Amino acid sequence: MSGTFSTYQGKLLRDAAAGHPPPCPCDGTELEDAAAKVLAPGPFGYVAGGAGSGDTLRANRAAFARYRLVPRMLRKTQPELRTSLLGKEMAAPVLLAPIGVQSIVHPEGELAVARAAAETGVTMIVASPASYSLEEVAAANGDGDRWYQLYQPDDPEVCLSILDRAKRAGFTALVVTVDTPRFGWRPSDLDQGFAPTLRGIGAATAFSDPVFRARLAQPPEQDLDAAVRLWQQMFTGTGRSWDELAFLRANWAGPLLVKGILHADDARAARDAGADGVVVSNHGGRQIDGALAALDALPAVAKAVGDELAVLLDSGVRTGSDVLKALALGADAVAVGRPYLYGLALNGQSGVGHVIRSVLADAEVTLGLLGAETVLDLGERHLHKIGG
Ligand SMILES: Cc1cc2nc3c(=O)[nH]c(=O)nc-3n(C[C@H](O)[C@H](O)[C@H](O)COP(=O)(O)O)c2cc1C
Ligand SMILES: O=C(O)C(=O)c1ccccc1
Repeated sequence: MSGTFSTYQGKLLRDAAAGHPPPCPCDGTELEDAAAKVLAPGPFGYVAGGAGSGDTLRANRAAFARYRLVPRMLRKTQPELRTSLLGKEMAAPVLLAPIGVQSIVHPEGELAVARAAAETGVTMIVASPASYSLEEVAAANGDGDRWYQLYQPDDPEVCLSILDRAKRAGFTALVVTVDTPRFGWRPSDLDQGFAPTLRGIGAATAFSDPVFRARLAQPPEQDLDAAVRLWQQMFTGTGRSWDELAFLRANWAGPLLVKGILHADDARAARDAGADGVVVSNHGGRQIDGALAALDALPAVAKAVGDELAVLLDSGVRTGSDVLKALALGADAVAVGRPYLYGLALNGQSGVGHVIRSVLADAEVTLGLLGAETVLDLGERHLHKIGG
């Protein structure tokens, strides 16, 4: 059994035996503790923290633990992660979830992540509030496949300008996030007074936008506070409705996905608004304390729209087995968030590359051990639900 990604297992073993341990842990669930040792409390709390008491953060992991994988033996497998998503071939059904303000954990931030994504062949979803402009991240990503995540600005001209820039910079899909019209109640940030956005971190794309700049009395370089205020006003706000998606649908020709769906009816609303896919997600437990686990929301969404839309899942994916469990429950692909950011914090581009390769190798090895050939073979028959 030596598929595309599982060769990394052999390399790690040979390297470690020769005295070269991996750049960061191979167990995706250990990365957080390792990152806690290198990050200052403010940035660490910002990344690792959840909303409120952390209930949903824990629920995301607990949901994966409630499903056990059921393997079948002696099936002559050649496991293959390759799949197609939204009409395009993909090396694996695993993407990098959009994470903003990455320079708070490493000076190269999104640039290092973009290089690691290109080098490993996974699709990166670049966040609206990236620390570098979308063009800078695109240049670092080169020939890689990249999607753009949008917090939809309420100024249509600014929105059009950003969509145009994203298209010209080679972003192939648009992911509009609907679960963060404002930040959730995040005790770690509140206790520590940690708010990178107030310092303009994450505003690189807006601040380099000619239409946005034209709205300011003074450029951001001269009056940062006023620029940050306008940026926040424009890109967030709870007064949004499903109607606003029509504008994006009319002005973005490529695939459009809606991120932050936890209810089958919202998945249907996304479909009716012309979306091509949804991301089932509770934003990694950062928005609503007590919201249901993303994995527990997945089956109903997959049942409602799975035949018509691409269904992705994020929130709590840490290991290869987690990837396979989500696929068995009806996801077409998953996105991984914090783990790659911890890799970035621990070891820059090579840390990110290690985290990606580890998840993919683990998923490929485990797929074969389950007795499945491809990710399309996975289904409920591979799952045993504890207590259900
Ligand atoms: C530090 C941090 C910043 C994030 N920023 C964004 C963002 O700008 N846009 C967005 O759609 N999601 C953002 N997310 C949410 C992720 O895309 C994703 O939903 C979540 O991290 C997945 O859960 P996981 O971290 O458990 O894998 C952020 C998450 C973290 C941890
Ligand atoms: O922190 C987040 O989860 C997030 O989505 C975000 C939103 C705006 C700016 C930076 C991060």
